[in-house]
Amino acid sequence: MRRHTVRGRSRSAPPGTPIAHRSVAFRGENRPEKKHKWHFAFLVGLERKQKWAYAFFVHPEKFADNPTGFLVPIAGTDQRWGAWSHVAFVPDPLPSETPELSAATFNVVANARAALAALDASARQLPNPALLRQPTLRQEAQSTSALEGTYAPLEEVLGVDADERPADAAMREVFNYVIAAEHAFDWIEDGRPLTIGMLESMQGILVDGTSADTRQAGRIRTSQVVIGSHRGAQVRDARFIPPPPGIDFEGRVRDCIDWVMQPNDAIDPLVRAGMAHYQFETLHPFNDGNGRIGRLLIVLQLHLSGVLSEPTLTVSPWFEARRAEYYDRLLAVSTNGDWDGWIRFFATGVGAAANATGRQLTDLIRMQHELKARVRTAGLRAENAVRLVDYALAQPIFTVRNVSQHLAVTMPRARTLVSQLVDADVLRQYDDSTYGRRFSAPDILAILLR
Ligand SMILES: Nc1ncnc2c1ncn2[C@@H]1O[C@H](COP(=O)(O)OP(=O)(O)OP(=O)(O)O)[C@@H](O)[C@H]1O
Repeated sequence: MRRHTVRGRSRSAPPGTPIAHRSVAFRGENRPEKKHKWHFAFLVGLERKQKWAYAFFVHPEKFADNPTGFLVPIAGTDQRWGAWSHVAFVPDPLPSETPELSAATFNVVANARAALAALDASARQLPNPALLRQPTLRQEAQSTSALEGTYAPLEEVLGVDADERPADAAMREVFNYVIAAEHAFDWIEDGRPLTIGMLESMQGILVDGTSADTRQAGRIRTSQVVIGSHRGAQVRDARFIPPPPGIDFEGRVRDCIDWVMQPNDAIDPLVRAGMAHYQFETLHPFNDGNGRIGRLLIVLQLHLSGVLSEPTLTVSPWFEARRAEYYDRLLAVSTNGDWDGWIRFFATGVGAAANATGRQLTDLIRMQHELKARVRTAGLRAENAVRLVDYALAQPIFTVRNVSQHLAVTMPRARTLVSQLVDADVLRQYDDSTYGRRFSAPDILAILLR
């Protein structure tokens, strides 16, 4: 989304000077002082605070009765607009109990849990569930990046050779997501906990080689960011201003990750994922990529809590289609403490995503059986012919060289296998790319692209 780092020297008031509300005790370890030395230099007088109440787009009075956080003054100097001053929202640590939710919301949560359980049951039936990880991951990469404003057609994303680094900038950014997510899945499957360091390294991978690959890449941010304002706009045009950087902020990010990792049977795992997503986005730990990492965290959390045994859930298409409401619902938790509206929206989205992913999974499995039947009908007995069908499922567009590498057969053997499957109406030539002639399984591609 259009979110920008406030350029120039930024100063923020210390955590002990909330504008209107209570302060929250700081919990969490401190990081080395040198990173933050310029953040704590400025104390703001009452006069200036009163002026803010009338002058800015983020109206402090909107947050007046909010039970989920408090406002702090921030100020700095922008190269273009000069000195600015404003208020930022600091969310309280997440509660250890379920926020007040309506019966309607609990109902939506229950339906979404049922959809997730059905998806998980289908995934568990697969002899090799990891096979479908790549196509679903690439779909998620494409739509989560589209939400961010980086667009690459899904068909091209599905066609990227995992061993090649895409030359196109948008494609590289989309593919960075695939690498970051794979890294995260491996991390969790190795039984390692989510940590700030792990999230920092994911963010570093995500922005690698993109315009956001600055000195702050792969690190919790040390500058102020604002949400909902275009590049070059004044700070007061922002819709929402996350907390200022510094030790208190880093402690809150750490608390958020600890909260995710702490077992808590008192809150439904889906509700927990929604609460953590709000907190992560509101803290906005990084200069860029918060939305993408936050949406990946949803799937990781559902995987960690055992709701999904395979992290194959594409959540972003649903959120992308409802971007304005997505942002409004997040904002409403900060302005009005509207957990109920956010959790209902979130659970509706995850439930719909689970249904859509489940339908796709069922169709892909059905097609996998059908294509294997075509292979047998064509009299192809070689084990590798069947393995090639599985490969086409995981990587729906590929070259003969890819087949040779992935099935560990010679190039001539790979060529023969591909041509046999073309004759059996399983594969078709896709195009002639710079890397050689590409093939696809059109029936699989059609399911993934619909
Ligand atoms: N009012 C708000 N309060 C908290 N979070 C918000 C608000 N509005 C938007 N967001 C979150 O901020 C994200 C954008 O942050 P950022 O630009 O750092 O992430 P990104 O991954 O680069 O982009 P995107 O999320 O658009 O893909 C949104 O996706 C949404 O999750």
